Amino acid sequence: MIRAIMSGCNGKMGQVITGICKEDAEIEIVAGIDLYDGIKNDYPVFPNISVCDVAADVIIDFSNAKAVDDLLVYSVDKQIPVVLCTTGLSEEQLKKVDGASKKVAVLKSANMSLGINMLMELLKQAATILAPAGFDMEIVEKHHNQKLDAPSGTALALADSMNEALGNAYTYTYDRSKERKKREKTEIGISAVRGGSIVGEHEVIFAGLDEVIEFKHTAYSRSVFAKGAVQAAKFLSGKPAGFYDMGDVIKATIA
Ligand SMILES: NC(=O)C1=CN([C@@H]2O[C@H](COP(=O)(O)OP(=O)(O)OC[C@H]3O[C@@H](n4cnc5c(N)ncnc54)[C@H](O)[C@@H]3O)[C@@H](O)[C@H]2O)C=CC1
Ligand SMILES: O=C(O)C1=N[C@H](C(=O)O)C[C@H](O)C1
Repeated sequence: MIRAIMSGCNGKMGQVITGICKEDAEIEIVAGIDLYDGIKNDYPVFPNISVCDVAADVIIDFSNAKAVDDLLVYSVDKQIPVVLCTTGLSEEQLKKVDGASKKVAVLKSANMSLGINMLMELLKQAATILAPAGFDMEIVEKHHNQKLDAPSGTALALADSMNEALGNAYTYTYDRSKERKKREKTEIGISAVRGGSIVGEHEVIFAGLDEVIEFKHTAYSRSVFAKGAVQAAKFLSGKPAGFYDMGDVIKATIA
């Protein structure tokens, strides 16, 4: 049985994962971390990971960027692999993630769904063919009105996968309202929409002369992310130090 610490246990994702783990004989949540203590769980909940004294094999994190620094320190100190799903990390934090991955297993992914991770692979191929042919690339993401960060971590990861395939020659444009000028060829536009209870939509548009190709992923429930995170936790438990992503989990699953 894999023992997991659920960071952000009383949030939307934390509670979906709590439900999934209850039905799974291979993994058990042994402790939760959350500032909010208004939910009764079957495991003890600590306000900060630094005061958690429960032994575990893996940490799953869906919390807040503010919680991530302590989480990384704890993960390295206790040598517990961490599945990092919180988005909106700063550049400085991304460096800390990189540093931690030299000492413990860290799996970071802005989107745990199979669909988005497959889409990233398709986009590399599409960008390699379409961008040199003059197609402009734009991403539109839509999320619920409780989301703190914009653009979504997934939108940035989708842009990164296209940009990497194109030798990182592109810059990202988030706001066109400040300048009166035409779009550059070497930019990827990223727009964020927030409203209601939208779980998560990502549209990638390749707009060329007289033709447009659109790729779209819609998450209809949070269980697509939660199932991926549980799968990732099982994969990461016992792994040596290193930086892993959902691509590694998917490869191991289909191998
Ligand atoms: N990688 C992925 O597939 C996905 C990532 N996310 C990301 O996961 C994060 C959480 O998402 P939700 O569950 O929707 O948010 P939420 O707001 O419903 O839950 C976050 C929980 O973390 C707790 N929290 C906030 N600050 C904390 C701190 N400093 N220490 C401990 N606990 C703290 C809150 O009290 C709350 O219960 C967000 O960054 C979101 O973008 C969400 C869905 C999928
Ligand atoms: O906050 C959310 O809800 C989500 N966040 C992730 C992101 O920022 O990409 C993933 C998913 O789209 C839901």
